[in-house]
Amino acid sequence: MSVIKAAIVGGTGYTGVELLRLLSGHNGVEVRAITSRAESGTPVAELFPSLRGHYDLKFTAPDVEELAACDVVFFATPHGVAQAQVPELIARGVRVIDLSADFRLQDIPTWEAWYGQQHGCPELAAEAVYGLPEVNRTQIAGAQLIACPGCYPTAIQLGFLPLLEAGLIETSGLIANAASGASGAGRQGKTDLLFAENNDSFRAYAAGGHRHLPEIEQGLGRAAGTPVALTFVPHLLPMVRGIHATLYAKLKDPAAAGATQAALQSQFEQRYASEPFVDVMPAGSHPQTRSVKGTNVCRLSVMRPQDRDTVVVLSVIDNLAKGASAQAIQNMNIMFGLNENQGLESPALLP
Ligand SMILES: NC(=O)C1=CN([C@@H]2O[C@H](COP(=O)(O)OP(=O)(O)OC[C@H]3O[C@@H](n4cnc5c(N)ncnc54)[C@H](OP(=O)(O)O)[C@@H]3O)[C@@H](O)[C@H]2O)C=CC1
Ligand SMILES: CC(=O)N[C@@H](CCC(=O)OP(=O)(O)O)C(=O)O
Repeated sequence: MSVIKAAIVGGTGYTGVELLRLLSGHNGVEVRAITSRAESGTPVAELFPSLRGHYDLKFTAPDVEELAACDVVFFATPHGVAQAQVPELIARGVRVIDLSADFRLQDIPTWEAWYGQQHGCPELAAEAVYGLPEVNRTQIAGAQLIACPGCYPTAIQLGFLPLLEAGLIETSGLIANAASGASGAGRQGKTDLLFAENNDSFRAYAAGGHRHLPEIEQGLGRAAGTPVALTFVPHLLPMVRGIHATLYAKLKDPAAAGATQAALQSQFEQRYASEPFVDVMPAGSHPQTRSVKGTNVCRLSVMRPQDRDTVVVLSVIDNLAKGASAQAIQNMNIMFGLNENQGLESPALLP
């Protein structure tokens, strides 16, 4: 197949520049346009010296003709932006991968309640495919519009899926304690993300309700075949990248043969045996965020402490990679019939 022509809307943000970094190592794609309203005219390599020698492009203001001339457009923009621009691109046959939350929720009143604005194109939200390849690979292959999952939703859904699909746990009383690096909040200045406010400290936020809750419950409900109830508490970690989710669920039948530690381990290993980017670690492991830094990998570990009735799952991803830009590229590879791993094979940076 010929080289895919790609554009990125929102190229100065963290997920936009992560797309550029990853696509610089993908020989099936040429980035033709990268937009920023604030930096229009600035060479990409001037704003991001790490990309010197990789891109000759300049940022441009978003222009529908320039975007429509591409095969695929990534939206790495705040919510509300894609839904205004995507309908025309879709009508012109362009494939769109949206990293924002605009098309993730099927229930539009729920989206409007959590995002505090009217949805611009509910009809496209109904058509969009939720871009979690471990669940929707076949639909992704035939999709024109992908709603890339959020970062917390990716880590949390991948951790709970094997248990819910196998009917091993109660569907109410699920708990997710998750912590993210500060890049999860984007690149725009915010006082509570200043080094002096955030470093050497740890705190929860949005414990009373975070907008990722309905997205996670939507995905888990589909896996369980029935609505689920989750308590989700996000935390802010004084580091740049990474999400660590600690998940808790009650076993339906602690005495069942499928509920032993060995059976749970085997359940996870079988569920993800053919998944290139989900790594089930040996029993007793404690996955670290740095083991996935810059990669599309989710590392998981499952345990049943003291053989009591609670299952604990540990799940780590890089919020900018499997939680956003690398997963977006995984979706693109599937949509265009490429090797799913293309451009995504480098291991994490250590230390
Ligand atoms: N950071 C993360 O870990 C994750 C983020 N996401 C989602 O991905 C999206 C991007 O996030 P992130 O990269 O962190 O965001 P940033 O705030 O870092 O960057 C946003 C980008 O969008 C551009 N932009 C803002 N408003 C508009 C507009 N109205 N029209 C066109 N471009 C616009 C900005 O450039 P300019 O203003 O110059 O045009 C900038 O390049 C968000 O929806 C976020 O929720 C999803 C998963 C993880
Ligand atoms: C640390 C931090 O602030 N994280 C962000 C997660 C952002 C994100 O994932 O964006 P989406 O809403 O597009 O999924 C937050 O909690 O709002």
